[in-house]
Amino acid sequence: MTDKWAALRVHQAKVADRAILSLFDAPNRAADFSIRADGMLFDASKTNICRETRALLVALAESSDVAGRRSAMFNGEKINDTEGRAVLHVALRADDAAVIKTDGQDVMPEIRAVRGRMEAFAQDLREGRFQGQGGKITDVINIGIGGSDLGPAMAVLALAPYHDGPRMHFVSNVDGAHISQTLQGLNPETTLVIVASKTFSTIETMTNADTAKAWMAKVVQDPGAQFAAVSTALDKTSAYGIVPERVFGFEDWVGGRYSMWGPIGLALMLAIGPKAFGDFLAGGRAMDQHFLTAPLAQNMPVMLALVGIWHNQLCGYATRAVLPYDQRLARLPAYLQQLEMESNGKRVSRDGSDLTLPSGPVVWGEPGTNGQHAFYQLIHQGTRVVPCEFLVAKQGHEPDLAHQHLLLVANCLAQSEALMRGRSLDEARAIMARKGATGDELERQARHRVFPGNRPSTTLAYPQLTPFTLGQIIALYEHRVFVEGVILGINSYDQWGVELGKELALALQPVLEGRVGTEGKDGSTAALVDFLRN
Ligand SMILES: O=P(O)(O)OC[C@H]1O[C@](O)(CO)[C@@H](O)[C@@H]1O
Repeated sequence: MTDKWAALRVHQAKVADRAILSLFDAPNRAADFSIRADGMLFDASKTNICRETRALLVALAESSDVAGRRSAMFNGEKINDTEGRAVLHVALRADDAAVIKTDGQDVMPEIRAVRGRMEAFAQDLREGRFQGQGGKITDVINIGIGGSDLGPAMAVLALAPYHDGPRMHFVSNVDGAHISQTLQGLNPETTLVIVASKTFSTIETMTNADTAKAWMAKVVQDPGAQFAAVSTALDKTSAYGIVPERVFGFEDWVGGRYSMWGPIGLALMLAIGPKAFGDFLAGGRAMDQHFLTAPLAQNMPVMLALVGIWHNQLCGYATRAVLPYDQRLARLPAYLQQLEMESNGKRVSRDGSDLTLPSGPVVWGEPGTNGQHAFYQLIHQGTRVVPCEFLVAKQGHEPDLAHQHLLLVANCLAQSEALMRGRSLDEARAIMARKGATGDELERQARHRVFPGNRPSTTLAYPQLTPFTLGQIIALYEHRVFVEGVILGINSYDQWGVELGKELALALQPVLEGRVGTEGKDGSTAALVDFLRN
């Protein structure tokens, strides 16, 4: 524990009970605690962070060498040191003139070449020059999981108004229900299957790919001709029978959950076209520039991370709700769950020693206003504090339904206001009195209507959910994870925690098939095998 953490602990204990609302007595607090970047506004003023808190948090970031680690990442150093890899997803969205080296080699020519091939393929498919056995491709199925699914699936939904390509479908779960449900109603003769897997060995993806191939082979003479692959394992894609023209490779310095900017984004490019995909990259690039150049206290990803550290590691709030008031961001919480929890859900620091602080928070959420009618009860009146992160657009994509958008925005602002302001017992009593309640009954009823308030939230407001804006938002969250990881001393770019379950699942397959007994299994697992074995 460094002196910076110690100073923050002392400060936190001192200010723990103060009212967030009282902080607005300071002049211009809303402006002081807001950051603008390329049309977006991040408002952190509804948190229990004052100027002193911010200065202490920024000092923590400085002493953790956020700036130095940031340069190391952008300069292609192998900051993923348990896998001996650079972390260069930023190169996938870098501008055309960029030179970015790792191991002394400029990675940009290859990135540009693969993107050029993706664009040519996307145009051929969208304009009907690339065809299936039955003619123009009408449907595309992206088969992948985790980072090879969540990013493109989230983005295709988010950018539906820009969608002018074939219908898109995403299959991830090894549960046969997912692929069989998806294949129903599709015509194999006009369907393209993208097998998206960085390693090209993930069991869920390869099993679903086999199922899709068998489905297509019933009707299509050369099913391989309607398959494309996205992977780092080019030997495996060719062994699978996918011709090199339709294989889009990338390097191992792109982490799965950071990969949607490159070939893993093929599904998105097919849906919205290369031009709009380019706008998405430009949004990410704009956020990179902001992240690289803005002073730490005015740096959106840095402050988003510091607010998170304040809430999780210092105030002890173990979870964070992500609440997009934007229905098309419905999959953003799921996407962020992988991005944040697979990156910063670690128990040891980079040097292998035990983490002395809690790791990154549990991230969860749903779009507003739906969540309001489900779990907001707990957020407002539960005994645990859940910091909330609201996202909202100034403008929707439905000009004739502007009144609905206004209602959406009103709800979003009302929630953060209610969380901060709360409702006192006296206010609740007055409400009950107006309703005619008296005596003990008034008192009893009033207590149920108290909102403790003083619950923190941040709001990210943007002009409209365009490809550019989505790029900004995703890059913002990526860098937030990076900063949080640096400050906690975590390697955010490996994911060893997913391995044990995968190994045990492999070993359980023959047990469930009855080829191997349950010896050595614990009593619970053995009993469940007995019950579930066919
Ligand atoms: O793209 P692949 O190699 O199929 O991996 C899919 C996902 O599986 C994971 O390795 C975790 O199981 C993720 O990190 C990754 O995004």
